[in-house]
Amino acid sequence: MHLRFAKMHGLGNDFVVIDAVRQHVELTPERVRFLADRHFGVGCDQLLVVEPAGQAGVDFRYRIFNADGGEVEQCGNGARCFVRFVHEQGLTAKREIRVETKSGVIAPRLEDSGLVTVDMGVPVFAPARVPFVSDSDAVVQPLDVAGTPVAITAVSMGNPHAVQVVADVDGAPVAAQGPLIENHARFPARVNAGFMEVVDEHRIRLRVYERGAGETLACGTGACAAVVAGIRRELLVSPVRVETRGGELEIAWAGVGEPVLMTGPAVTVFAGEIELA
Ligand SMILES: N[C@H](CCC[C@H](N)C(=O)O)C(=O)O
Repeated sequence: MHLRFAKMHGLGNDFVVIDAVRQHVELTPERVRFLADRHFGVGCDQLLVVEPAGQAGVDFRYRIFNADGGEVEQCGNGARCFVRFVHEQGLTAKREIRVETKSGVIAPRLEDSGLVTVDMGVPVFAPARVPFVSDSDAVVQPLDVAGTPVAITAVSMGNPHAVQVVADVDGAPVAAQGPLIENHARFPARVNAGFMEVVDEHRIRLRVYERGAGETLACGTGACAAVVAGIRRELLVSPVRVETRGGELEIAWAGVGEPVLMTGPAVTVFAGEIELA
């Protein structure tokens, strides 16, 4: 199968983006893993597929696959690249689009500044909907991580996140704890593990060990999850600048029941073609 794609990134969280509107695309987990492989394939954290809208009132459908081949519900950095891609490819002339994902509709908008703002929808804290196995709905809960009790906030941005506060993000046990939290039995769909350092009430530093991809240079939904967790823990006040290893995001949230707005860059690195077995 011949495939045209774009290589893009949002703050170093990188993507292979595929137009499945004008080309026939048949993806399998094996093909996704090959495309994502940084030695044998193209290389990316996630693969993003642009499909025609499946319902009225939206412009496109957006499918997201982690490097491990699994399809997931949401990708924030990818949403910013998505709107840049459909614009650059002439798939739409709109600067704000409504996009159907596995976890609902999001609305990315190309700003005059060249940045992209995305309405990422309303965060969900109910454990059963994260999903997080718990008989409590407390904002902060102890999670036993290989014998170490870690205080986490479980929250869904469409995809599941477990956010903890650390004193120093550079020294945080991301490599050691990340995989253990990602695959923790209390997260039946696995989970993205966030490590947040609070600089002040309007600024954090964040690292995320992503479900199905490992530590990435930035995680858009992870930034949203960290900020809403910090606001609910009364450590943060909206808006919040999130410093990731790949650069900065601006996150705004008006409170429980309200959508999260994320603003940041989206970059096209190159266009390519590949023949898939
Ligand atoms: N690893 C995530 C998907 C990608 C999210 C991240 N790249 C973002 O920008 O939100 C998950 O399994 O839920």
